[in-house]
Amino acid sequence: MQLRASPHDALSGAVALPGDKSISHRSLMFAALAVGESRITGLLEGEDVLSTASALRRMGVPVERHADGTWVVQGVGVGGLAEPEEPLDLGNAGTGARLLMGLLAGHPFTSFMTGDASLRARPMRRVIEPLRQMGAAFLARSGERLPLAVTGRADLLPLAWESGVASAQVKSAILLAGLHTPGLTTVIEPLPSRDHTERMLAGMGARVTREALSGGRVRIGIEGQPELRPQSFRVPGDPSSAAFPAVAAAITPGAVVRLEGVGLNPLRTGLYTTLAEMGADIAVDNRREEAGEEIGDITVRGSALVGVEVPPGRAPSMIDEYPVLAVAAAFARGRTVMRGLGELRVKESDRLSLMAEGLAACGVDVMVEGDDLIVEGGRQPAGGALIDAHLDHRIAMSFLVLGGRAAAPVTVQGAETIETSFPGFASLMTGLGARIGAVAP
Ligand SMILES: O=C(O)C1=C[C@@H](OP(=O)(O)O)[C@@H](O)[C@H](O)C1
Ligand SMILES: C=C(OP(=O)(O)O)C(=O)O
Repeated sequence: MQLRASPHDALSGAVALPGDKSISHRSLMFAALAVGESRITGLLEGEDVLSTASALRRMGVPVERHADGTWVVQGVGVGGLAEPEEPLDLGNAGTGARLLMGLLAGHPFTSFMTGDASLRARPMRRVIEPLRQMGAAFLARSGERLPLAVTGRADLLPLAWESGVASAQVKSAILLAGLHTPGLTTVIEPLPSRDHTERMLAGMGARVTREALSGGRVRIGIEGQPELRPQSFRVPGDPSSAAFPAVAAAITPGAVVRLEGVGLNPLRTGLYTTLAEMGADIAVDNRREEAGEEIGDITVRGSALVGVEVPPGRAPSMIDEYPVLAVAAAFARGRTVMRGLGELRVKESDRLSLMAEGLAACGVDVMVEGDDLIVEGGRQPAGGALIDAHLDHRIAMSFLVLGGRAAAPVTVQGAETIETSFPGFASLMTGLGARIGAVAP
Protein backbone atom coordinates (compact mmCIF):
# COMPACT_ATOMS: atom_id res chain seq x y z
CA MET A 1 0.00 0.00 0.00
CA GLN A 2 1.18 3.48 -0.84
CA LEU A 3 0.37 6.49 1.33
CA ARG A 4 1.09 10.01 0.20
CA ALA A 5 1.55 13.03 2.47
CA SER A 6 0.87 16.39 0.84
CA PRO A 7 1.83 19.76 2.25
CA HIS A 8 -0.56 21.00 4.94
CA ASP A 9 -1.06 24.22 6.89
CA ALA A 10 -1.39 24.53 10.64
CA LEU A 11 -2.18 21.43 12.69
CA SER A 12 -4.45 21.57 15.69
CA GLY A 13 -6.41 19.38 18.05
CA ALA A 14 -6.11 16.96 20.95
CA VAL A 15 -5.56 13.24 20.49
CA ALA A 16 -5.05 10.17 22.66
CA LEU A 17 -2.22 7.90 21.57
CA PRO A 18 -2.40 4.12 21.12
CA GLY A 19 -0.98 2.02 23.93
CA ASP A 20 2.73 1.69 24.53
CA LYS A 21 4.17 -1.16 22.46
CA SER A 22 6.88 -2.18 24.95
CA ILE A 23 4.43 -2.27 27.86
CA SER A 24 1.78 -4.05 25.78
CA HIS A 25 4.08 -6.96 24.86
CA ARG A 26 5.18 -7.22 28.47
CA SER A 27 1.71 -7.02 29.99
CA LEU A 28 0.56 -10.01 27.91
CA MET A 29 3.68 -12.06 28.61
CA PHE A 30 3.90 -11.27 32.30
CA ALA A 31 0.18 -11.85 32.80
CA ALA A 32 0.75 -15.31 31.28
CA LEU A 33 3.36 -16.00 33.99
CA ALA A 34 1.13 -15.01 36.89
CA VAL A 35 -1.10 -17.41 38.77
CA GLY A 36 -4.68 -16.34 38.00
CA GLU A 37 -6.51 -13.79 35.88
CA SER A 38 -5.02 -10.47 34.73
CA ARG A 39 -6.91 -7.72 32.94
CA ILE A 40 -5.27 -5.28 30.55
CA THR A 41 -6.82 -2.06 29.29
CA GLY A 42 -5.38 0.27 26.68
CA LEU A 43 -3.41 -2.58 25.08
CA LEU A 44 -1.85 -1.62 21.75
CA GLU A 45 -3.75 -3.65 19.16
CA GLY A 46 -0.97 -3.37 16.60
CA GLU A 47 0.31 -6.36 14.66
CA ASP A 48 3.46 -6.75 16.79
CA VAL A 49 1.49 -7.16 19.99
CA LEU A 50 -1.11 -9.38 18.32
CA SER A 51 1.76 -11.69 17.27
CA THR A 52 2.79 -11.98 20.93
CA ALA A 53 -0.83 -12.73 21.90
CA SER A 54 -1.09 -15.53 19.34
CA ALA A 55 2.29 -17.01 20.33
CA LEU A 56 1.08 -17.19 23.94
CA ARG A 57 -2.18 -18.83 22.86
CA ARG A 58 -0.17 -21.42 20.94
CA MET A 59 1.56 -22.27 24.21
CA GLY A 60 -1.71 -22.89 26.01
CA VAL A 61 -2.31 -19.48 27.59
CA PRO A 62 -5.96 -18.36 27.42
CA VAL A 63 -5.81 -14.78 26.04
CA GLU A 64 -9.11 -13.15 25.18
CA ARG A 65 -10.26 -9.74 24.05
CA HIS A 66 -13.59 -8.65 25.49
CA ALA A 67 -16.01 -6.48 23.53
CA ASP A 68 -15.18 -3.41 25.68
CA GLY A 69 -11.51 -3.65 24.62
CA THR A 70 -10.25 -5.23 27.86
CA TRP A 71 -7.82 -8.10 27.38
CA VAL A 72 -8.09 -10.95 29.86
CA VAL A 73 -5.25 -13.42 30.38
CA GLN A 74 -5.47 -16.57 32.49
CA GLY A 75 -1.90 -16.94 33.75
CA VAL A 76 -0.31 -20.39 33.82
CA GLY A 77 2.43 -19.54 36.33
CA VAL A 78 6.22 -19.26 35.89
CA GLY A 79 7.33 -22.32 33.91
CA GLY A 80 3.76 -23.23 32.92
CA LEU A 81 3.84 -22.74 29.13
CA ALA A 82 3.02 -25.77 26.96
CA GLU A 83 5.04 -26.95 23.95
CA PRO A 84 3.67 -25.23 20.83
CA GLU A 85 2.67 -27.64 18.08
CA GLU A 86 3.44 -25.14 15.36
CA PRO A 87 6.21 -22.60 14.79
CA LEU A 88 5.76 -19.27 16.57
CA ASP A 89 5.60 -16.47 14.02
CA LEU A 90 6.49 -13.15 15.62
CA GLY A 91 5.93 -11.17 12.42
CA ASN A 92 7.86 -7.90 12.53
CA ALA A 93 8.37 -7.80 16.32
CA GLY A 94 11.90 -7.83 17.70
CA THR A 95 10.58 -7.29 21.22
CA GLY A 96 8.15 -10.19 20.94
CA ALA A 97 10.80 -12.55 19.58
CA ARG A 98 13.62 -11.70 21.98
CA LEU A 99 11.54 -11.63 25.15
CA LEU A 100 9.87 -14.92 24.23
CA MET A 101 13.30 -16.49 23.72
CA GLY A 102 14.03 -15.66 27.36
CA LEU A 103 10.79 -17.29 28.45
CA LEU A 104 11.27 -20.37 26.28
CA ALA A 105 14.79 -20.90 27.64
CA GLY A 106 13.17 -21.86 30.95
CA HIS A 107 10.79 -24.47 29.54
CA PRO A 108 11.86 -28.10 28.90
CA PHE A 109 10.60 -28.41 25.33
CA THR A 110 11.58 -27.43 21.82
CA SER A 111 9.91 -24.61 19.96
CA PHE A 112 10.48 -23.06 16.57
CA MET A 113 10.41 -19.33 15.96
CA THR A 114 10.26 -17.28 12.81
CA GLY A 115 9.18 -13.86 11.60
CA ASP A 116 8.86 -11.67 8.51
CA ALA A 117 11.78 -10.81 6.22
CA SER A 118 12.77 -7.89 8.46
CA LEU A 119 12.80 -9.93 11.69
CA ARG A 120 14.62 -12.81 9.98
CA ALA A 121 17.45 -10.40 9.19
CA ARG A 122 17.92 -9.16 12.76
CA PRO A 123 20.77 -10.34 15.01
CA MET A 124 19.79 -12.79 17.74
CA ARG A 125 23.27 -13.70 19.01
CA ARG A 126 23.03 -10.99 21.67
CA VAL A 127 20.20 -12.98 23.28
CA ILE A 128 21.21 -16.51 22.30
CA GLU A 129 24.70 -16.24 23.83
CA PRO A 130 23.66 -15.48 27.42
CA LEU A 131 20.72 -17.90 27.24
CA ARG A 132 23.08 -20.66 26.05
CA GLN A 133 25.27 -20.00 29.04
CA MET A 134 22.25 -20.52 31.25
CA GLY A 135 21.73 -23.94 29.63
CA ALA A 136 19.25 -23.44 26.79
CA ALA A 137 20.12 -24.87 23.37
CA PHE A 138 19.60 -22.97 20.11
CA LEU A 139 19.84 -23.97 16.50
CA ALA A 140 19.64 -20.91 14.29
CA ARG A 141 20.24 -19.86 10.70
CA SER A 142 23.69 -18.48 9.87
CA GLY A 143 24.57 -15.35 11.82
CA GLU A 144 22.25 -16.60 14.60
CA ARG A 145 19.13 -15.39 12.83
CA LEU A 146 15.53 -16.58 12.61
CA PRO A 147 14.12 -19.11 11.93
CA LEU A 148 15.55 -20.84 14.96
CA ALA A 149 14.77 -23.67 17.32
CA VAL A 150 15.14 -23.33 21.07
CA THR A 151 15.22 -26.18 23.55
CA GLY A 152 14.87 -24.90 27.07
CA ARG A 153 15.34 -26.58 30.42
CA ALA A 154 13.58 -26.43 33.74
CA ASP A 155 16.95 -26.40 35.55
CA LEU A 156 18.64 -23.31 34.06
CA LEU A 157 21.76 -21.99 35.77
CA PRO A 158 21.80 -18.45 37.14
CA LEU A 159 23.97 -16.03 35.17
CA ALA A 160 25.92 -12.83 35.80
CA TRP A 161 26.03 -11.17 32.36
CA GLU A 162 27.59 -7.93 31.19
CA SER A 163 25.93 -6.76 27.99
CA GLY A 164 27.86 -4.81 25.38
CA VAL A 165 24.74 -2.95 24.25
CA ALA A 166 22.19 -0.90 26.18
CA SER A 167 19.28 -3.03 25.03
CA ALA A 168 16.08 -3.54 26.97
CA GLN A 169 15.35 -6.58 24.82
CA VAL A 170 18.63 -8.30 25.79
CA LYS A 171 18.21 -7.32 29.44
CA SER A 172 14.59 -8.49 29.51
CA ALA A 173 15.31 -11.83 27.81
CA ILE A 174 17.94 -12.61 30.46
CA LEU A 175 15.72 -11.43 33.32
CA LEU A 176 12.84 -13.57 32.03
CA ALA A 177 15.11 -16.62 31.83
CA GLY A 178 16.30 -15.65 35.33
CA LEU A 179 12.72 -15.67 36.51
CA HIS A 180 12.69 -19.40 35.68
CA THR A 181 16.04 -20.08 37.40
CA PRO A 182 16.67 -20.74 41.08
CA GLY A 183 18.86 -18.04 42.66
CA LEU A 184 20.01 -14.62 41.47
CA THR A 185 20.52 -13.70 37.79
CA THR A 186 22.11 -10.33 37.02
CA VAL A 187 22.65 -8.19 33.92
CA ILE A 188 24.93 -5.18 33.64
CA GLU A 189 24.06 -2.63 30.96
CA PRO A 190 26.54 -0.01 29.68
CA LEU A 191 23.80 2.65 30.06
CA PRO A 192 20.29 2.28 31.42
CA SER A 193 17.69 1.14 28.88
CA ARG A 194 13.90 1.27 29.35
CA ASP A 195 13.00 -0.40 32.66
CA HIS A 196 9.41 -1.55 32.07
CA THR A 197 10.32 -5.21 32.69
CA GLU A 198 11.81 -4.42 36.09
CA ARG A 199 8.95 -2.16 37.15
CA MET A 200 6.22 -4.52 36.04
CA LEU A 201 7.74 -7.72 37.45
CA ALA A 202 8.47 -5.98 40.76
CA GLY A 203 4.84 -4.83 40.84
CA MET A 204 3.77 -8.46 40.44
CA GLY A 205 5.86 -9.61 43.38
CA ALA A 206 9.24 -10.55 41.84
CA ARG A 207 12.40 -9.50 43.73
CA VAL A 208 14.21 -7.12 41.40
CA THR A 209 17.28 -5.10 42.36
CA ARG A 210 18.96 -2.18 40.62
CA GLU A 211 22.41 -0.85 41.38
CA ALA A 212 24.24 2.07 39.75
CA LEU A 213 27.86 1.20 38.84
CA SER A 214 30.77 3.32 37.58
CA GLY A 215 30.65 4.97 34.16
CA GLY A 216 26.87 5.09 33.94
CA ARG A 217 26.56 1.30 33.98
CA VAL A 218 23.76 -0.31 35.91
CA ARG A 219 23.32 -3.81 37.33
CA ILE A 220 19.84 -5.34 37.46
CA GLY A 221 19.18 -8.52 39.42
CA ILE A 222 16.24 -10.89 39.66
CA GLU A 223 15.53 -13.72 42.10
CA GLY A 224 14.13 -16.73 40.28
CA GLN A 225 11.01 -18.78 40.68
CA PRO A 226 8.65 -16.34 42.40
CA GLU A 227 4.91 -16.74 42.32
CA LEU A 228 3.67 -13.72 40.37
CA ARG A 229 0.43 -12.01 41.34
CA PRO A 230 -2.02 -11.32 38.53
CA GLN A 231 -2.52 -7.62 37.79
CA SER A 232 -4.79 -5.02 36.32
CA PHE A 233 -2.58 -3.29 33.78
CA ARG A 234 -3.51 0.05 32.28
CA VAL A 235 -1.15 0.65 29.35
CA PRO A 236 -0.02 4.29 28.93
CA GLY A 237 0.00 6.05 25.55
CA ASP A 238 3.18 5.35 23.60
CA PRO A 239 5.76 8.18 23.69
CA SER A 240 7.44 6.62 20.64
CA SER A 241 4.19 6.91 18.65
CA ALA A 242 3.49 10.40 20.05
CA ALA A 243 6.84 11.43 18.57
CA PHE A 244 5.31 11.60 15.06
CA PRO A 245 2.51 14.11 15.72
CA ALA A 246 4.88 15.92 18.11
CA VAL A 247 7.48 16.50 15.41
CA ALA A 248 4.78 17.28 12.84
CA ALA A 249 3.50 20.02 15.17
CA ALA A 250 6.96 21.36 16.01
CA ILE A 251 7.82 21.89 12.30
CA THR A 252 4.48 23.47 11.37
CA PRO A 253 4.12 27.22 11.97
CA GLY A 254 0.99 28.00 13.99
CA ALA A 255 0.42 24.36 15.03
CA VAL A 256 -0.96 23.56 18.50
CA VAL A 257 -1.30 19.84 19.18
CA ARG A 258 -2.14 18.19 22.46
CA LEU A 259 -1.07 14.57 22.99
CA GLU A 260 -2.99 13.01 25.84
CA GLY A 261 -2.04 10.28 28.29
CA VAL A 262 1.51 9.79 27.04
CA GLY A 263 3.97 7.68 29.07
CA LEU A 264 6.71 9.87 30.57
CA ASN A 265 9.10 7.21 31.86
CA PRO A 266 12.42 9.12 31.89
CA LEU A 267 14.10 6.25 30.05
CA ARG A 268 11.77 6.92 27.08
CA THR A 269 11.62 10.71 26.77
CA GLY A 270 14.97 11.66 25.19
CA LEU A 271 13.26 12.94 22.04
CA TYR A 272 11.20 15.48 23.99
CA THR A 273 14.31 16.72 25.82
CA THR A 274 16.07 17.07 22.48
CA LEU A 275 13.19 18.87 20.77
CA ALA A 276 13.07 21.33 23.69
CA GLU A 277 16.81 21.94 23.26
CA MET A 278 16.14 22.64 19.57
CA GLY A 279 13.74 25.38 20.63
CA ALA A 280 10.44 23.51 20.36
CA ASP A 281 7.65 24.89 22.50
CA ILE A 282 6.70 21.78 24.50
CA ALA A 283 4.68 21.81 27.71
CA VAL A 284 3.65 18.86 29.86
CA ASP A 285 0.68 19.09 32.21
CA ASN A 286 -1.78 16.86 33.99
CA ARG A 287 1.04 14.62 35.20
CA ARG A 288 -0.32 11.55 36.94
CA GLU A 289 0.64 7.98 37.68
CA GLU A 290 -0.93 4.92 36.13
CA ALA A 291 0.19 1.32 36.68
CA GLY A 292 3.56 2.36 38.09
CA GLU A 293 4.40 4.70 35.18
CA GLU A 294 4.16 8.49 35.06
CA ILE A 295 1.94 9.79 32.26
CA GLY A 296 0.90 13.27 31.19
CA ASP A 297 -0.48 15.44 28.41
CA ILE A 298 2.06 17.01 26.05
CA THR A 299 1.28 20.19 24.11
CA VAL A 300 3.55 20.98 21.17
CA ARG A 301 3.41 24.23 19.22
CA GLY A 302 4.95 25.11 15.89
CA SER A 303 8.39 26.53 16.63
CA ALA A 304 11.51 27.91 14.98
CA LEU A 305 13.91 25.01 15.51
CA VAL A 306 17.69 25.17 15.60
CA GLY A 307 20.18 22.35 15.09
CA VAL A 308 21.82 20.71 18.11
CA GLU A 309 24.39 18.04 19.02
CA VAL A 310 22.56 15.11 20.57
CA PRO A 311 24.69 13.51 23.30
CA PRO A 312 25.30 9.81 22.49
CA GLY A 313 24.48 8.86 26.09
CA ARG A 314 20.90 9.91 25.44
CA ALA A 315 20.46 7.29 22.71
CA PRO A 316 18.87 4.53 24.83
CA SER A 317 16.11 6.92 25.93
CA MET A 318 15.17 7.78 22.33
CA ILE A 319 16.51 4.91 20.25
CA ASP A 320 13.34 4.53 18.17
CA GLU A 321 12.91 8.27 17.73
CA TYR A 322 16.03 9.09 15.68
CA PRO A 323 14.27 8.67 12.32
CA VAL A 324 11.68 11.31 13.17
CA LEU A 325 14.28 13.46 14.95
CA ALA A 326 16.21 13.49 11.67
CA VAL A 327 13.05 14.90 10.05
CA ALA A 328 12.86 17.62 12.71
CA ALA A 329 16.55 18.33 12.04
CA ALA A 330 15.80 18.89 8.34
CA PHE A 331 13.58 21.82 9.38
CA ALA A 332 15.96 23.18 12.05
CA ARG A 333 18.28 26.04 11.16
CA GLY A 334 21.88 24.84 11.11
CA ARG A 335 23.47 21.48 11.75
CA THR A 336 22.13 18.64 13.88
CA VAL A 337 24.64 15.98 14.83
CA MET A 338 23.41 12.61 16.09
CA ARG A 339 26.28 10.40 17.20
CA GLY A 340 26.68 6.76 18.11
CA LEU A 341 23.72 5.37 16.17
CA GLY A 342 25.14 1.91 15.36
CA GLU A 343 22.10 0.22 16.93
CA LEU A 344 19.88 1.88 14.31
CA ARG A 345 21.42 -0.42 11.73
CA VAL A 346 19.86 -3.53 13.33
CA LYS A 347 16.27 -2.39 13.78
CA GLU A 348 13.42 -3.30 11.40
CA SER A 349 15.70 -1.89 8.70
CA ASP A 350 19.10 -0.19 8.59
CA ARG A 351 17.52 3.04 9.78
CA LEU A 352 20.74 5.02 9.56
CA SER A 353 21.17 4.32 5.84
CA LEU A 354 17.49 4.57 4.97
CA MET A 355 17.04 7.92 6.72
CA ALA A 356 20.10 9.34 4.98
CA GLU A 357 19.01 8.04 1.55
CA GLY A 358 15.41 9.16 1.99
CA LEU A 359 16.32 12.62 3.26
CA ALA A 360 18.72 13.08 0.36
CA ALA A 361 15.96 11.98 -2.06
CA CYS A 362 13.77 14.70 -0.51
CA GLY A 363 16.47 17.31 -1.14
CA VAL A 364 17.87 17.49 2.39
CA ASP A 365 21.59 17.93 2.98
CA VAL A 366 22.59 14.86 5.01
CA MET A 367 25.74 12.86 5.77
CA VAL A 368 26.55 9.57 7.47
CA GLU A 369 30.02 9.41 9.03
CA GLY A 370 30.58 6.01 10.61
CA ASP A 371 27.68 5.64 12.99
CA ASP A 372 26.89 9.37 13.09
CA LEU A 373 24.10 11.13 11.22
CA ILE A 374 24.53 14.79 10.37
CA VAL A 375 21.71 16.88 8.94
CA GLU A 376 22.11 20.44 7.63
CA GLY A 377 18.64 21.88 8.03
CA GLY A 378 16.70 25.05 7.62
CA ARG A 379 15.74 25.09 3.92
CA GLN A 380 12.32 23.69 3.08
CA PRO A 381 12.89 20.15 1.73
CA ALA A 382 11.86 19.72 -1.89
CA GLY A 383 10.05 16.43 -1.15
CA GLY A 384 8.55 14.79 -4.21
CA ALA A 385 10.24 11.44 -3.49
CA LEU A 386 8.97 7.86 -3.45
CA ILE A 387 10.28 6.19 -0.28
CA ASP A 388 10.25 2.42 0.26
CA ALA A 389 9.48 1.65 3.91
CA HIS A 390 11.48 -1.62 3.84
CA LEU A 391 9.06 -3.21 6.37
CA ASP A 392 9.94 -0.43 8.82
CA HIS A 393 7.00 1.43 10.37
CA ARG A 394 9.17 4.24 11.76
CA ILE A 395 10.72 4.95 8.36
CA ALA A 396 7.22 5.06 6.84
CA MET A 397 5.80 7.45 9.44
CA SER A 398 8.89 9.70 9.47
CA PHE A 399 8.67 10.40 5.74
CA LEU A 400 4.92 11.00 5.93
CA VAL A 401 5.64 13.65 8.58
CA LEU A 402 8.28 15.19 6.33
CA GLY A 403 5.91 15.18 3.34
CA GLY A 404 3.47 17.37 5.27
CA ARG A 405 5.92 20.27 5.25
CA ALA A 406 7.96 19.64 2.08
CA ALA A 407 7.42 21.66 -1.08
CA ALA A 408 5.97 18.62 -2.91
CA PRO A 409 4.18 15.48 -1.66
CA VAL A 410 6.14 12.47 -0.40
CA THR A 411 4.87 8.96 -1.17
CA VAL A 412 5.65 5.95 1.00
CA GLN A 413 5.56 2.50 -0.53
CA GLY A 414 4.84 -0.40 1.86
CA ALA A 415 3.03 1.87 4.31
CA GLU A 416 0.98 -1.06 5.68
CA THR A 417 3.93 -1.70 8.00
CA ILE A 418 2.61 1.20 10.12
CA GLU A 419 -0.01 -1.27 11.41
CA THR A 420 2.71 -3.02 13.44
CA SER A 421 2.96 -0.20 15.97
CA PHE A 422 0.50 2.61 15.20
CA PRO A 423 -2.85 1.47 13.82
CA GLY A 424 -4.86 4.56 12.87
CA PHE A 425 -1.77 6.74 12.28
CA ALA A 426 -3.04 8.27 9.02
CA SER A 427 -6.49 9.08 10.39
CA LEU A 428 -5.07 10.50 13.63
CA MET A 429 -2.80 12.77 11.60
CA THR A 430 -5.52 13.84 9.16
CA GLY A 431 -7.76 14.59 12.16
CA LEU A 432 -5.11 17.13 13.21
CA GLY A 433 -5.09 18.70 9.74
CA ALA A 434 -2.43 16.64 7.92
CA ARG A 435 -3.13 15.52 4.34
CA ILE A 436 -2.29 11.84 4.14
CA GLY A 437 -4.14 9.59 1.73
CA ALA A 438 -3.86 6.28 -0.07
CA VAL A 439 -2.51 6.33 -3.61
CA ALA A 440 -4.48 4.22 -6.10
CA PRO A 441 -2.27 1.36 -7.38
O1 LIG B 1 12.38 -3.64 25.03
C1 LIG B 1 11.65 -3.03 24.23
O2 LIG B 1 10.42 -3.01 24.34
C2 LIG B 1 12.30 -2.31 23.12
C3 LIG B 1 13.64 -2.06 23.17
C4 LIG B 1 14.38 -1.37 22.11
O3 LIG B 1 15.15 -2.32 21.40
P1 LIG B 1 16.61 -2.77 21.88
O4 LIG B 1 16.49 -3.49 23.14
O5 LIG B 1 17.11 -3.66 20.77
O6 LIG B 1 17.41 -1.51 21.99
C5 LIG B 1 13.46 -0.65 21.12
O7 LIG B 1 14.16 -0.32 19.97
C6 LIG B 1 12.26 -1.48 20.77
O8 LIG B 1 11.39 -0.77 19.94
C7 LIG B 1 11.46 -1.86 22.00
C1 LIG C 1 12.73 -1.43 17.03
C2 LIG C 1 11.41 -1.48 17.19
O1 LIG C 1 10.68 -2.57 17.58
P1 LIG C 1 11.06 -4.10 17.70
O2 LIG C 1 12.52 -4.20 18.06
O3 LIG C 1 10.16 -4.64 18.77
O4 LIG C 1 10.77 -4.74 16.37
C3 LIG C 1 10.60 -0.25 17.00
O5 LIG C 1 9.39 -0.32 17.32
O6 LIG C 1 11.08 0.79 16.53
